[in-house]
Parts: sequence; C-alpha cells; structure tokens
Amino acid sequence: MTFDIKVFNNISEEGLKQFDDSLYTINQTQNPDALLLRSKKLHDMTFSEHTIAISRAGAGTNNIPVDRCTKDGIVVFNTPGANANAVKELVLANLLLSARPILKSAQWVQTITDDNVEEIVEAEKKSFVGTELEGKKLGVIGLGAIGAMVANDAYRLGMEVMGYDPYVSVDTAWNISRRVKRVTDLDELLSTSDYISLHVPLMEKTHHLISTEELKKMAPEAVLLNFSRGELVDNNAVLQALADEEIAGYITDFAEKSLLGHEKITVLPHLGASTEEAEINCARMSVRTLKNYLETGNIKRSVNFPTVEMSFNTEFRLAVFHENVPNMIGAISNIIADAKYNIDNLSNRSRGDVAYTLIDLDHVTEDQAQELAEELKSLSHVIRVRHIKNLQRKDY
Ligand SMILES: NC(=O)c1ccc[n+]([C@@H]2O[C@H](COP(=O)([O-])OP(=O)(O)OC[C@H]3O[C@@H](n4cnc5c(N)ncnc54)[C@H](O)[C@@H]3O)[C@@H](O)[C@H]2O)c1
Ligand SMILES: O=C(O)CC[C@@H](O)C(=O)O
Repeated sequence: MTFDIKVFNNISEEGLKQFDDSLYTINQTQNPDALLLRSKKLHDMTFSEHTIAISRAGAGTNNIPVDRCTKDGIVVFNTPGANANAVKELVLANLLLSARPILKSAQWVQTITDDNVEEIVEAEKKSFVGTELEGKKLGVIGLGAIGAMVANDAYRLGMEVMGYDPYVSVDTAWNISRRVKRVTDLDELLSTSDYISLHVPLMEKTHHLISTEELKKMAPEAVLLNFSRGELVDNNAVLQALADEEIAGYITDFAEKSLLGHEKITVLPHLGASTEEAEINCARMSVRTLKNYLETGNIKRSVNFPTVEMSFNTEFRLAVFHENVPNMIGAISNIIADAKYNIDNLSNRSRGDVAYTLIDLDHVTEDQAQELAEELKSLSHVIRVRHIKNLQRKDY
C-alpha cells in the first residue's frame, strides 16, 4: 500500500523528505490521497474521491474550500504558529521603515555624484528626519500566533500596545504580555492608534474588516499594516482615505494593481512567510501532520474536524466521519457487535455539525475490516469511513 501526495507550490525539501519512499509517492497519479500546498487556490478544483486530506503549509486556509471538504469528509490541516516569527519580524521591520525614511534616504545617497559626499550628506540629512516608535501607540487586531508576538515585541520596543481579539484562544492568551492593553471596543483601538496591524484570518465576517467607516475613525497620522490577507481591507476605501488625508499610509503584503505607484502605499509580494526557517517549519509540520493522519487516522491541527488522538496498538482501526447527531456511537457499535467483533478502544469527538469516531479492532482480517467499513458507510449521517491497517504491527 502506498499513498500518493499531490504537491503544489514550493514546499521545502526538509519537509518532503519525511515522506519515506516505501509508503509514499509524490505527484504520481491523477487521484492523489492527499494534497500538500501553500497559497495555491483550490476553490475551483474538483477533488478525486480518493482524496482524504489537504494540508496547508501555512496558517491561512482561505484558499481551500473548507466547507465543501467538510461535507466530503476531507480533513483540512494547517500549521499554526509555524511561520509566525517570520511574519512578526517583517511587521516590526515595516514599523521601523515607516517611522523613518530609511529606504528613501539610502536611495538618495546612491545618486550623489560629487566627490564631497560627506559634506553633501551632512547638509541634506535634514530632509530625512523621521520619528521614533518609542511612546507611539500600536493597535493589534487579532491576538493569535502572529498578533501576540507582534504585540509583545512592539511593547519591548517601547510602544504602547493595545490588542483587540474577541475570540482569542486560552493558549494564546497566556502568551500575551500583561503590558498589552486588551480592548473590547474596536473603535477605541482605531481612533487612538498611531499604527494599526491586522492579524486576523480572512473569513466572511472579516472581509473588508477595514473599510470607509473604520478608516474615518483613524487618526490622520495613522499607518495601517496588513500582513494577513488583502481582502481584509477595502483597497478603494484606503485610496480615498489617503487622498482625503484621513490616514497617513498603508503597508500591505498583498499586491493589487490599484495600489501600485502610490507614494503613501508600500506593497510587498506576499513575503510574510518567506524565510528559510519558516518554510522549513511549515513544510515539516504539514508533512508530519499529514503522515500522522494517513497512517493512523489521528487528527491534529485540523481546521474542520475535531482533534482526536488515540494510540494505535490494534491490527485495524476504523475511522468514521459523521454528522453530529444523537445515537451515532450506538448505531456504529451495534453494527460492530452484530458482526461479532470486539471493540478494543473507541474515541469520539465533535466539532460543530460534524464528529469523528475512531474504533480499534483486533483479530480482524483486511477483508473483514473493509466489509465493516462498507457497512458503516451505509448508515445514515455517515460521511466517510476509512479502514486503516496498523503498519507498525508485524504480527498478522
Ligand atoms: N503574509 C503572510 O505571508 C502570512 C503568513 C502567515 C499568516 N498570514 C495570515 O495571518 C493570519 C493570522 O495568522 P496567525 O498565525 O496569527 O493565526 P491565528 O489563528 O493564530 O490567529 C488569528 C487570531 O485572529 C482572531 N480573530 C478572528 N476573527 C477576529 C476578529 N473579527 N477580530 C479580531 N480578532 C479576530 C482569532 O481569535 C485568533 O486569535 C492568517 O490567517 C493568515 O491569513 C499571512
Ligand atoms: O506560503 C506562503 O508563502 C504564505 C503563507 C501565508 O500566507 C500563511 O497564511 O501562512
């Protein structure tokens, strides 16, 4: 048995080499078992019936039709936090670059043709006076892996930092310095910040999170930074706000034609996660997560199915994806009991409208496990069933 993985985008070899040749092939079939990708857009893609998982080597999963995958029992994974430091460093670099005309002044020095360079620079440096970050106010919207790091390090740079995140997870909340002021009113953050940095995922609810109304609340000297997703910000509204001097600048990692050539807009080519370290971290984590799921059925770091992890000691395991409705465990157990098999271990978790059940069985053959899987598939509310052979067990 082998799993074929379809790889899109530039995934670090450090991750790909974790796929051992005895069990995995890469890009060998039209019907891959799993997809591994970075920013490739999958919304228009029809998935093969064989495809059971999609692993995003990165944080954002807005390039994947997650709801459709959930309905089809395709598990979508991401790599939480694996590129957070890279993004944080780029945000801090851009805060510093926007406080002082560093790039502009460096470019100007290169244009000097006279021999008395020292005299010229001393005379002209008055044109390149900047400001300091110390004492300035930074508002961070979204205090997850990246936002928390940006908030903490900006505080260490001497900034006054406030953060807004009504949905922050308990784990992340622990990482946020108590010096970061938590606000529950977005308007307070918008109207009092010198810099505003966005670190929320793109979803229906966050599309154009920053538009005309929000820009009007910002201070005329405020700079907006967007290293999250282009669609979080209404670009036309930003162009208007800059023309009306309602804000002072926009820095974005998401290029769009209308933003180019504007002296108050800095556009980067989606570079947030482009460091050697982040690319390796994301590739390693995404491959590890995918292998774990393909080989054991254990689900960790999924954005659409619950985390279910159970040590796999039996010969076979059944993995049942089903709707989160009453009596599913009863119905599943009845089928197994009627077939006279003994359940060695069982774990079930739900997430929203769906649930996932792992059932471990010993003393069954591959054919019997497959037959059981087929029977379970015919139950109402069941979305998908896998039967997984324990590759670590040599005694059958
Ligand atoms: N530029 C890049 O290359 C790059 C790299 C990594 C991540 N990203 C983007 O950054 C986003 C954040 O990444 P992360 O790793 O910090 O993710 P994360 O999931 O750890 O954090 C996101 C945070 O946003 C919060 N949030 C959700 N909706 C919100 C709302 N309406 N208002 C305020 N907070 C809200 C969540 O509670 C969570 O704490 C990703 O979704 C991705 O789009 C971009
Ligand atoms: O893969 C990349 O270069 C970007 C990843 C980034 O957008 C993310 O959401 O993690």
